[in-house]
Amino acid sequence: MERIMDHLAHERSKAQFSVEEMKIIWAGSLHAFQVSDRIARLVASDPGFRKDNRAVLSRKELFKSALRKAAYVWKRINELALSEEEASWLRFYVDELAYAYIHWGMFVPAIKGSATEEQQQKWLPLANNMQIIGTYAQTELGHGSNVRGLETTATFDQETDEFIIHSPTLTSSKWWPGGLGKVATHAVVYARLITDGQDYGVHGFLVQIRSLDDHFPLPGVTVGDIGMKFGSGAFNSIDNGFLRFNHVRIPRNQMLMKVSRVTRQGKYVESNVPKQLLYGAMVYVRQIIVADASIALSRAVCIATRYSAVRRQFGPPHEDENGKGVETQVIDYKTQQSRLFPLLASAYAFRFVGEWLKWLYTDLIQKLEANDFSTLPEAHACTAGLKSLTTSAAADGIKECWKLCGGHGYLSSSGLPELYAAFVPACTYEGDNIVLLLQVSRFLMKTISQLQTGKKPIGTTAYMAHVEHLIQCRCTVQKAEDWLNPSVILEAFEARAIRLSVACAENLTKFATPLQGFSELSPDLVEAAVAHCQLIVVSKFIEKLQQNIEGNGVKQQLETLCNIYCLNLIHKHLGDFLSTGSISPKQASLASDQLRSRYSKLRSNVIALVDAFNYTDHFLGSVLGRYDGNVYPKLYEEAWKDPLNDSIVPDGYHEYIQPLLKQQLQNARL
Ligand SMILES: CC/C=C\C/C=C\C/C=C\C/C=C\CCCCC(=O)SCCNC(=O)CCNC(=O)[C@H](O)C(C)(C)COP(=O)(O)OP(=O)(O)OC[C@H]1O[C@@H](n2cnc3c(N)ncnc32)[C@H](O)[C@@H]1OP(=O)(O)O
Ligand SMILES: Cc1cc2nc3c(=O)[nH]c(=O)nc-3n(C[C@H](O)[C@H](O)[C@H](O)COP(=O)(O)OP(=O)(O)OC[C@H]3O[C@@H](n4cnc5c(N)ncnc54)[C@H](O)[C@@H]3O)c2cc1C
Repeated sequence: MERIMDHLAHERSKAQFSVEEMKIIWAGSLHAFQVSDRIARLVASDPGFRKDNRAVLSRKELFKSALRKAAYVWKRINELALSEEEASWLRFYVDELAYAYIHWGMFVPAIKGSATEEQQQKWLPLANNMQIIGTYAQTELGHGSNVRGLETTATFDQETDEFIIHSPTLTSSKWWPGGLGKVATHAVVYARLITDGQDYGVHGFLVQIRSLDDHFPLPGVTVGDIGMKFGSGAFNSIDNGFLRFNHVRIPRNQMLMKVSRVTRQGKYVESNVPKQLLYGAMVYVRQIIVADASIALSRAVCIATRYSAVRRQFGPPHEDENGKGVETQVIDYKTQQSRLFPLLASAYAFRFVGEWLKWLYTDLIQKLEANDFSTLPEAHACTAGLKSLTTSAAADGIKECWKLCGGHGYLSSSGLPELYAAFVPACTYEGDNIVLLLQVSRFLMKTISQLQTGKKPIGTTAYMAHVEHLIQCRCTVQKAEDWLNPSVILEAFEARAIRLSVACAENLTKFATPLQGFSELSPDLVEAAVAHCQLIVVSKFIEKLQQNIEGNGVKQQLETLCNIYCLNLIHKHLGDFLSTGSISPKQASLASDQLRSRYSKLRSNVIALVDAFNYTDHFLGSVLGRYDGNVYPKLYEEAWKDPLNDSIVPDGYHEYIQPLLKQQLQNARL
């Protein structure tokens, strides 16, 4: 036991940089670090937030435990008079998915984004004080990605000044909204607005669905839970629900009227803001999900890295600090490094691009407030594309981390199966990842077609202004070290991205209609979108390094991580880079040489680099990822806690095992 604890301490002593300074870089600022650190400790030390083994709880126990914790979170927020920032850290570290995620993450933002000032004044205090609990009811049984295809209707009745909300078909039943099944009292419901016999498309409506007295559904409302989901703990603590309306009436002023409104006379009036603002809550959440992807991936990487330093297999006998013969740490296998270190680099890359995206979103909101809608298409493309890129990579990365831990990774007590099960739906919710990439490609094709009209591309597409150069430039790498030059990397990624996009644009012209072309070429368009999004991540990592980064050795570590992130992408997408002529086969081989050398450079720092995430053992929830590396005794201890070990002889022995054994013994004696 002592030996293993000493082992991670030895790993930490090898770090060539200041972990404390890196913690601040990871958190984003000294202030963010201090607040999150304080709240993380507060949660970890409060028995009310203890994490029992969720995998062994029944659905009802799990759900009730999540309700208890959510209520306790609210109590502590009020008792401690936490600020909004502190409260969201508290919810984050409690790490139990519950209705509150949708209430705060979607219901409240939908009201803020789509309701008029007057409506906000009425509804926000109720929501902010949790006098009502809300959900976001957009998806239907028959329609998820295709929001324009939603079937629920909201028909204006001029006589009573009300909307009649109705589910005309089974497929129009709302299906999936979190917190809807058993908890929410209200919902922002997306429905087709019909007035004067005309269908004006999908709009948002605030609908009360349960009584605030006895929690029963209101007349005309049928509501329930959609059933168990993948993974034993994970999302099963949330009541994703179904909801059907039978001519439910709501006052006219419960239509969210910032984008458009219906007058007392039933006239549909558009405002001067683009209708896409109705989708504003999705832009907001997608931006948060990018940050969440870096968190989820970094958790998995932290577990796999610490465990890889503890775990020993094969190898020439080494001597430990006490001169005792030991096997090789699995982290020293080059295959382990080539699977693990790019994930560590991706966690940092996603963190920085998430930080930038938060800035982009804040900037968008400021512009919208000043009636400047010019950056909305780019914000939509960036949030959609980066949500897709980072969640797909993080979900794959978490799965890889569990395999990197061998058999023990498959145990619930490793924390990895639940982390995976809880995160993998991020590839689907808030927009299916492929559908979102197709949105990005549409934006890219539009930008390319506008180049011919002389319109200057801005923001993340600014590189497209150099299309003529990027289409024909040659990569200048001659030796492996040249790959450490950020401008060389950037140009290779820009050339690959633009060449894939331009090829798509040219191919699209060969089809009878753009629609047909988009449909036939969609796999190529998705690849072009991925290349563009990867370029954004690469360029934001490089920009981060150009900032003033303090702390002994911190910048050097980030440079190595950035090199690994970029070179590993080249390695993984070599087909693109070679087929577009962005690099040559010789340069590809030099990139691989450089990548190997970066792994060696990083090796002695990896434990300190995952320590910089500053995750408490409580938050990590993993025996394999414990800070002290005391893995084996704790695995043994956890095994004893399994309900099957409550009794020596299992329940069922007398009914099923004993008779079988007896019968077989008798048969043998005959
Ligand atoms: C709550 C969680 C909080 C925090 C998260 C943190 C941790 C996570 C932990 C737990 C998570 C818990 C719960 C998860 C919650 C999940 C909630 C949901 O899933 S809600 C449902 C989300 N649904 C979708 O995302 C549907 C996806 N589909 C769409 O977005 C759209 O329909 C579409 C595919 C973009 C539309 O395509 P279509 O071609 O039909 O487009 P339209 O005609 O509608 O649009 C025309 C025009 O508008 C542009 N546009 C589309 N969307 C947007 C937008 N959001 N903003 C701005 N502009 C948009 C589009 O590109 C077109 O532009 P044009 O080409 O004409 O210029
Ligand atoms: C855990 C979880 C929580 C959720 N929470 C909520 C919530 O709170 N509120 C809410 O309203 N919704 C919620 N959802 C629903 C979620 O937003 C939808 O599942 C999502 O938008 C995808 O839609 P879909 O399920 O209909 O998939 P589909 O659109 O049916 O996708 C199925 C397949 O078809 C492909 N596909 C679809 N369209 C195209 C296309 N045009 N081109 C190419 N391929 C295409 C997709 O790539 C996918 O492979 C949640 C979902 C999950 C899993």
